[in-house]
Order: sequence, then structure tokens, then C-alpha cells
Amino acid sequence: MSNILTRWNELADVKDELATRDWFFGTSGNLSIKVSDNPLTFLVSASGKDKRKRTNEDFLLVDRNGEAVEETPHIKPSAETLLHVDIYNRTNAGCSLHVHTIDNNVISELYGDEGEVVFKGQEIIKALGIWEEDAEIRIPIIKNHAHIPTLAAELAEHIEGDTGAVLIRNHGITVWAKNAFEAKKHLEAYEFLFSYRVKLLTIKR
Ligand SMILES: CSC[C@@H](O)[C@@H](O)C(=O)COP(=O)(O)O
Ligand SMILES: [Zn+2]
Repeated sequence: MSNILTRWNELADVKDELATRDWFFGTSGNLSIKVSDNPLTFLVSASGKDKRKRTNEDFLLVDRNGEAVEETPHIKPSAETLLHVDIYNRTNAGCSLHVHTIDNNVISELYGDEGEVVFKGQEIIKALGIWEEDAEIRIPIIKNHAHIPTLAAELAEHIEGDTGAVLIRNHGITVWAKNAFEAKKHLEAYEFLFSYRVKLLTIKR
């Protein structure tokens, strides 16, 4: 099987799993997976589609600038392709996932003024590859901008390694990691932490 087809199927499987979790409200969310390094190309989800459906037009191959490699009259790359462009140009990540969930939006609003949300001493942090006792993680929260180059520029300030995550206030989360398996695992761990915090705060009130 060609590399592009292998990556397509891998990303389509991740998309199906996130859809099963109901993380693609109202066509929101986008996904990408790297196909080649030299030149840099990656598959990114088509804009505005119902990501719960699996079709032959779910992804497009784009170059290091996020431009479609082939002309595709019916579909265009995600409106947020520039965010994925920055991740692949600045890291060795192999996959990037972006979802809007109610919990990640609530957390981003609750802690938005602080510019980050901190989690400590929770077992699920090990899913992020951090194994120390009482480990602490900090997820930056950036302002949402309708102007995507401005949003991408602000996100880029927090792209520091081959794995990471940024919350966009009242918008969603962007996660990247070395491959699709790791990116999905990290996304699930973050969403676990957000859901836990929202539930705990609700009960404590
Ligand atoms: C339909 S609301 C979500 C969009 O504005 C955007 O934030 C998003 O995540 C999906 O855009 P898309 O162009 O389909 O990748
Ligand atoms: Zn979005």
C-alpha cells in the first residue's frame, strides 16, 4: 500500500473514533497527518464537512504552506490548516488533532484569564508520557482570533516540542504528537482531565 493511502486510512480511523466520542459538533474540528518530510506534505481534513461521515473526499494532500497539492474543485483544506502548517514546520510531529468539546471550552473560559490550566497528581498524566510522582502539566490558553494567520501566530508561540497542546479560548484544543496513536492518546488524556475538573467543580459548588 502506498504511504499516502496508509496515512489516509490511519487518519480516517482516528476521525471515526473521535466521531464515536461525538467530538465533532456542528462540523467543527480538523485533523492532519504527515505524509512526507522532504518535501513536507501532509493530509488535512476538508473544510466544513460532517466529520462523522467517512467519504473519499475527507482529506486533501497539502504542501508546507498548506496549499493543496492537486486541484480539487469540490473541496478545500480546513480553514485552520495554517495551525497544522506551523506545527509541522516547527516540530517533528506526525499528527495534529483539533476538536471543540463542551468540556475543553468550559475549561478554556474558566482559566482563560490566567492564560493556562494546571493539572497535578492525576494518574492519566502518564498517558502524556510523564511518569514522575505528582507530575504537573500546564496547558496554555490563547485568545481566539477569527483571523486565522493571527491565531496561528499566537499558537506558534506555544509550539515548543514534538508533542504539545494548546487550548484556544471558547474554541477548542489543538494537540500534536509524533504519530496518530500518540496524538489520539494525548487528546483523550486532556479531555479526561477537562471533564474531571468540570465535574469536580460542579459537585463542589
Ligand atoms: C463550524 S465551527 C468550527 C470552525 O470554525 C473551525 O473552528 C473548525 O474547527 C472546523 O473548520 P474546518 O474548516 O471544517 O476545518
Ligand atoms: Zn476549530
